[in-house]
Amino acid sequence: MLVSIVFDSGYGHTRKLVESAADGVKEVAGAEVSLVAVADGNIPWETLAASDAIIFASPTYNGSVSAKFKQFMEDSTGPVWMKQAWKNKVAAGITNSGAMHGDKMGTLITMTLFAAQHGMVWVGLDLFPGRSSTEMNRVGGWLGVMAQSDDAPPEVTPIESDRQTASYLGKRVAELTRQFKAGV
Ligand SMILES: Cc1cc2nc3c(=O)[nH]c(=O)nc-3n(C[C@H](O)[C@H](O)[C@H](O)COP(=O)(O)O)c2cc1C
Repeated sequence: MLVSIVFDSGYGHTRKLVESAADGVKEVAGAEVSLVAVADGNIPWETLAASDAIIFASPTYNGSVSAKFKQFMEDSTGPVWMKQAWKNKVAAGITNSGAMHGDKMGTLITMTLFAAQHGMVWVGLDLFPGRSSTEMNRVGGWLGVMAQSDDAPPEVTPIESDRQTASYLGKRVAELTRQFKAGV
């Protein structure tokens, strides 16, 4: 089973969440992970077509995905959308922003609509809101991972509980994808 994580991260904070999500995927027996940085330019469309699940991750810029992530979305039209090459693949989303709220919902809704247009099956976050900054899902979202970074470097922020939330989602995606593929 292959889970790809397609991401952008202008300053490295969202990348930390991507690394945590990848660790979560790898906790599931038989699950492999492929990281695709949209800023690298050459999108490996064949790898994505061969993936069983794709997790989308972008910082929240101006209340939505970053411009580079949006470019990836638009670029998928020819090689993917026209053929519905991602139909019935599992999808999920991760975002991170400077403010605690920061209009992150706009980013996750953009990703969810994108996944729906590709015929994908969206997996949200089945975690009650954390009641302190040390608990997972401290931002309290259900549609996907919502994390918050301040101006500190990526080694410091997003904080551990946000990284654990991303790891949790990665594991959940791999587990559910395995069940989905097995028809259970
Ligand atoms: C162009 C731009 C737009 C931003 N817009 C928002 C925003 O709408 N809401 C918010 O809370 N933070 C916003 N931020 C802050 C980033 O979301 C925050 O710094 C985040 O940690 C960046 O993640 P990255 O290092 O993965 O790029 C913005 C930052 C930039 C550069």
